[in-house]
Amino acid sequence: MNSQDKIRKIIILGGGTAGWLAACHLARKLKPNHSDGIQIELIESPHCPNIGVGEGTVPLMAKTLKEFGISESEFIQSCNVSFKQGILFENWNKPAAENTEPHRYYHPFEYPLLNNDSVANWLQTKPSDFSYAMGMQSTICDLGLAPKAITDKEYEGKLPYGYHLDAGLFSQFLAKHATTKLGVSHRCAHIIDAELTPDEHITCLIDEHGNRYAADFFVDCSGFEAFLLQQKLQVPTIPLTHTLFVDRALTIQIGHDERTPIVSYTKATAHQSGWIWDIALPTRRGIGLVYSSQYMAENDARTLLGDYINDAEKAQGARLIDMKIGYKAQFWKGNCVAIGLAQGFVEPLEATGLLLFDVTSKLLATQFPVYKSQLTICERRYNQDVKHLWESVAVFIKLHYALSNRDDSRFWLDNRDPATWPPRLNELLHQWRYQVPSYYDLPNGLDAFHLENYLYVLYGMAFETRIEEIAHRYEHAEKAQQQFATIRATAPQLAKHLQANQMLLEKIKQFGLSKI
Ligand SMILES: Cc1cc2nc3c(=O)[nH]c(=O)nc-3n(C[C@H](O)[C@H](O)[C@H](O)COP(=O)(O)OP(=O)(O)OC[C@H]3O[C@@H](n4cnc5c(N)ncnc54)[C@H](O)[C@@H]3O)c2cc1C
Repeated sequence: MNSQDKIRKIIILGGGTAGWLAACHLARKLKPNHSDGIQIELIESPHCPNIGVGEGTVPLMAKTLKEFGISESEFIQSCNVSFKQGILFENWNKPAAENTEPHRYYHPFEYPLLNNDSVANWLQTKPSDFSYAMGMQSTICDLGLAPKAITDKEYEGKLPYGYHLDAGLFSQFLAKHATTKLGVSHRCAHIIDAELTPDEHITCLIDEHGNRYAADFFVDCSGFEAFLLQQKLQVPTIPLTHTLFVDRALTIQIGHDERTPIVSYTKATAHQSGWIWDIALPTRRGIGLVYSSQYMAENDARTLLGDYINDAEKAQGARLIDMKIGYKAQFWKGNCVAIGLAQGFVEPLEATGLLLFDVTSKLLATQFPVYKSQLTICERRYNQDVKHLWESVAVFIKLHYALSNRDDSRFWLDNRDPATWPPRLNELLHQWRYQVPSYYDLPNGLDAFHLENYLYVLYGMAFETRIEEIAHRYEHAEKAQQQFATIRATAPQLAKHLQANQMLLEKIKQFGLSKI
């Protein structure tokens, strides 16, 4: 290959969480500090602030931070972090009967053991709610305990965990790591234009003072405005609002009530036209009322938020975010890839934002072309894989709504209408009415959510899989019952080795965890 054809420099446009995550992934693989490495520069505007939300992550984030060579103690101490062990969903179904407790279920991070036909046996006997029968994490969450002990090493836990964090502090923390440890250079400049070749490859960016920044490859992390991919390269967005109706968020931060413990799960409480997230960080609670502007007026949303936080006046000051729901028709065009909100966005119900941007940055870094002549092949492959990821996320998010038996508003009735479901969801649910879900139903390694995640939502939402007529196909009833009994007995034993989430966080702040 001709050495002129070699890719030598990448510019990342945007210094939000997505920009810095992409910078760390690329720098870890492409080694800008090495004499043969690829130079990486991140440019961010001094005028456009980061979106500043995005407080919930999934366990992949722990793996990523470890791969970046970041100390978990330092991360916890710097980013106002608490542990997250899953999501507690409330009111997504009607209560079982009038005047009974609201419907609730956990989607924990622990993957259940799916041997011994355990799902089929659970369906036949239902010894307790699905997540409690299949694992210990729901019990540990109810008890307010952390997923690990102070004696556990960094990134190792008794149970899997992600984090709740302060989004602003997190991007600053990643920026420091990328620039001081991984060799990424950083520049503040407000970009107003880009020069393109006739075949629509970007050659350089131009800032408001006329300065030009040339590179061989560009990563668009400019947020919802998607300055390069959408505005310059004219790639349209494929909207998802016909399936996922929620498109607004009212966000607010409130202080902790001293008597309320810092829980280690995100609470997602459904309301008549959407849901409310409630995330406890060590020093505050982050709350967001997410709703559909087709079904709810902003004033009514503010009133509802006021009722939730018990402070109508404060709710009037909540920040309104217009969420652009959908993904780009192409994620990679020519020599430009979009990552972060510039790539796409769906409501943050399952913390898919950082998850997708983490996965797609890693995918880009791993498959990054050496030569410009490889760009077309990489473009085709990346677009295919990332499209699959987004489609699979839309299916999984819609599942939460499609299964609901709520009928108290048009929002829920329309969500239950199969005409608003992605065809793949229709197919899966039809199959799972009569057959126990299996790994073969979700065979693609690039699905963002796996069989285990589906099972928690399906059976947390009381989905009925009718296997009476094929009960003879399932064996191991005795072993499965033993498995459920062992889990029931082991959860209290595990609890003895764990301390309150808040107490552990305080200890880590003071002493740190032992290194890997
Ligand atoms: C309401 C809401 C709730 C969310 N909750 C979660 C959650 O719980 N979990 C989760 O994983 N994700 C969540 N997300 C997603 C998460 O916020 C984003 O994934 C994450 O913050 C990444 O944003 P970003 O870096 O793409 O964009 P931004 O933070 O908007 O950053 C854009 C960057 O581009 C720069 N820029 C823009 N234009 C220019 C220009 N012309 N010149 C130079 N620089 C420019 C800006 O200065 C900025 O640095 C949520 C998102 C929203 C909207």
